Amino acid sequence: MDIRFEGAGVSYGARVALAPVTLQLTEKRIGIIGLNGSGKTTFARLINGLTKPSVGRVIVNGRDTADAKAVLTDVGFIFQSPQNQIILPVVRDDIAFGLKSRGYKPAEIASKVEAVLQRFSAAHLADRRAHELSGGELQLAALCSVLATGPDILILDEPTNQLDLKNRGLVHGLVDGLPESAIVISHDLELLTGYERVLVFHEGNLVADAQAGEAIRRYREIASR
Ligand SMILES: Nc1ncnc2c1ncn2[C@@H]1O[C@H](COP(=O)(O)OP(=O)(O)OP(=O)(O)O)[C@@H](O)[C@H]1O
Repeated sequence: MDIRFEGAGVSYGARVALAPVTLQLTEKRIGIIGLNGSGKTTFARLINGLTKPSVGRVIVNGRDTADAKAVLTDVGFIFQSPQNQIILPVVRDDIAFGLKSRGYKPAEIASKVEAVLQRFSAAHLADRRAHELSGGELQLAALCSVLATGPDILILDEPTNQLDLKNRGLVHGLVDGLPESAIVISHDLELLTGYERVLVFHEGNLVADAQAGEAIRRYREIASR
């Protein structure tokens, strides 16, 4: 993974959602923390071109996110609410949908769907209706749908939000075990323990870029002000 922010920032009218950031991300696991509204999601959306920079550039694996189509295939994004991410009623069909829209042939789709279900021990969810699933099951289904398409980089926006302790543990284990590079936005600080790089945002500014321990200390300091 090679992500470069070159003075990239985002404004909406007079509101600065993210002040210009210059950095390079190459680590396997990157955490992102900060108070509500501090710019975390804006930063993450710049990486797969869902949000365009108002100034500067973002280059992902050598490609400018201004050409979002190129980047979208490299970067999978799991949104805060997986119920909004799963489009088709049945889990198996939803996993197949992303593959169809990328032009895979039916036989390839079938084998990729089976492979991802096996990979995450999620075969029992394949024929379930998404709206009947628990929060943890939905998170697992969303992960299958996104990873079936083979992105190199995965962005997870608050993956343990709304989960009970058991499902939280399940998702912690899943995220830790991913061979893909992952950028994880989380208020669940335990999830980020041990990350070699954690970015802290505050009021639209990147205010710390450090190992998990140091970054979490800075975040606690900000939160207690
Ligand atoms: N499309 C938009 N139009 C106007 N303002 C926006 C838009 N998207 C984000 N913002 C503003 O930019 C700021 C940063 O938002 P962002 O979603 O990046 O925060 P966040 O740190 O992810 O917050 P949370 O933890 O609450 O999800 C907020 O003040 C938000 O209101």
